[in-house]
Amino acid sequence: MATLSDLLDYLITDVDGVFLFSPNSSFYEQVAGNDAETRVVVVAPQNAVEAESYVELPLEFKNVRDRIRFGIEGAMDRGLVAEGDDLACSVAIFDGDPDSVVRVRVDEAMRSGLYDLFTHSRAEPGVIRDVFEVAIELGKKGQKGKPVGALFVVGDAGKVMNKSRPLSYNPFEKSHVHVGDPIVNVMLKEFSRLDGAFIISDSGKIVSAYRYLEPSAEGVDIPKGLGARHMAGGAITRDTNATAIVLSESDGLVRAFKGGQLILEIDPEDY
Ligand SMILES: Nc1ncnc2c1ncn2[C@@H]1O[C@H](COP(=O)(O)OP(=O)(O)OP(=O)(O)O)[C@@H](O)[C@H]1O
Ligand SMILES: [Mn+2]
Repeated sequence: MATLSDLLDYLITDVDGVFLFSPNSSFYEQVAGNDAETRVVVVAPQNAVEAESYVELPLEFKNVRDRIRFGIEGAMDRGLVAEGDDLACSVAIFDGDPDSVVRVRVDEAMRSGLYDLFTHSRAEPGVIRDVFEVAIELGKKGQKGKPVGALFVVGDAGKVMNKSRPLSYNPFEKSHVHVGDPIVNVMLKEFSRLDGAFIISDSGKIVSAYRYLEPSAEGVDIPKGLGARHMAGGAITRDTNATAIVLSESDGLVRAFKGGQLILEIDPEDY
């Protein structure tokens, strides 16, 4: 077994930090207690182990690359790790206890904007997460079993309203409803059968449904094969400081755009 041990040794030799993804407390205490030299960072939906260095996961990214990337970008943002650091990340690729160690070198070039998407958007972090949850749920269930598409433009609503026009009466005109409220989620699902975009303010107020976006599509680089909904969603985030969260009717994926770029792509079936 010498070669297997060598391989495992290689993964953890001389690392500058250990990242534990959703550890239980006994595991966390063993690792953090054993070696005071190496920085231990916990990445999880909640800081249940009361770790000193902690990055909050807004979603349990099923894609392990996204999960690790989010944790590292968050740690870079708080100055917990620096360019060139070697990290050992303990993660569960299958559900349950940690089953893998991934060695990663921190590199500015690996910044994908994934952490910024949730934490440094114009809209409040909870609002972005709530809209993701609506889009994921809508993607999983569809409307009466049929796939639906939807476009949510979140943050910088005044500017977004100026770059769009109504397709129909606005059912949210006189209401003061916010995303995350269970009643609102039912309404959003119902109205998603119709055309256009939902516009949501920084604080999560639903400003309008049925908006036709008219951004200038110039200089937007979105993947080939995506149509008008994704193009409009991507482009509005270049023209404004909004974030767009798009559920595709045709491939069922949820995508997020910011600064005119595709930042995240997830399959609702995984959640
Ligand atoms: N500029 C726009 N603003 C708001 N909504 C739009 C805009 N363009 C298209 N849509 C909406 O997107 C719907 C689907 O259009 P299209 O099929 O071209 O987009 P798509 O990107 O391929 O999305 P999907 O993957 O869901 O099919 C349209 O019926 C319309 O409701
Ligand atoms: Mn289409």
